[in-house]
Amino acid sequence: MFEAPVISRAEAATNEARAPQMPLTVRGLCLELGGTPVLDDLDLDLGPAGCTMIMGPNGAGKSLLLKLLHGLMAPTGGMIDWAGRDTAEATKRQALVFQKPVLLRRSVAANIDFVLKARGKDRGKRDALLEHVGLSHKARQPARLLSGGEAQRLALARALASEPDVLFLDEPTASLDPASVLAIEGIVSEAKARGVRIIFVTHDMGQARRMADDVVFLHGGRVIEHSPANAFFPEPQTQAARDYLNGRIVV
Ligand SMILES: Nc1ncnc2c1ncn2[C@@H]1O[C@H](COP(=O)(O)OP(=O)(O)OP(=O)(O)O)[C@@H](O)[C@H]1O
Repeated sequence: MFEAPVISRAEAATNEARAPQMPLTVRGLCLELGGTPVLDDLDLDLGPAGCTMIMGPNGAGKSLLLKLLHGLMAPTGGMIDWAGRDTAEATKRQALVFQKPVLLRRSVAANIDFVLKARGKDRGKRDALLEHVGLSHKARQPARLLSGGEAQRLALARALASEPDVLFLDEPTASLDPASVLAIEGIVSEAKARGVRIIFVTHDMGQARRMADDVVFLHGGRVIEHSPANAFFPEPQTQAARDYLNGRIVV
């Protein structure tokens, strides 16, 4: 099984000290699709560092919220502020990994080269990135022949190639086996230790408990609860969050 390389605490601390800070302020965010409100007057404040888990039942609006925060869709109302930058400016410093990896029909190495070139990054970083995600031995293979777990590791390497300040993850391990899940979590944790801000959507309770510093609980297109992870899991403050955590259907 591939395990992400561990970096020393000293290295993590140094990197963290260098990391750009991207706190997020959202006010009155609204999104209507086909005349139906799917995000409704949503307020959110996220600190500059750590891993925020966005949780909530199917259809709560989690994926749409990520797309708005990353600038893939425009809200119908409200304001998104990334440390004084609007979404159009902030998106250049962000990357998003979807549940289904989005890869080019080229070799594994060419997938990384494409991002490094497009983002004006050092092309010499490709080999280190592939090694980091355990894909050096597959560099010349067509990306389409990778397994699900390998493809997702390549998608993460592509995201990290752009040296994002903020990494969005939308259920990146939903269809992976337990070893692949842990491999992805290791890569994400290492990025966090280097100061990358992680905003992560998952339904996997174990993953949320392992990874989250804080939890945003969405329901019906609104933030119902936002708490530190060590408070949210043992003592959710709302009935909706309690029902969700207990596996009861939330209507
Ligand atoms: N393009 C669209 N047009 C109309 N409605 C949409 C569109 N995309 C999403 N929706 C609706 O918006 C709501 C929120 O969708 P979203 O994908 O954000 O949910 P989610 O919380 O990520 O759910 P899941 O956990 O099932 O992935 C859902 O009711 C969905 O049907």
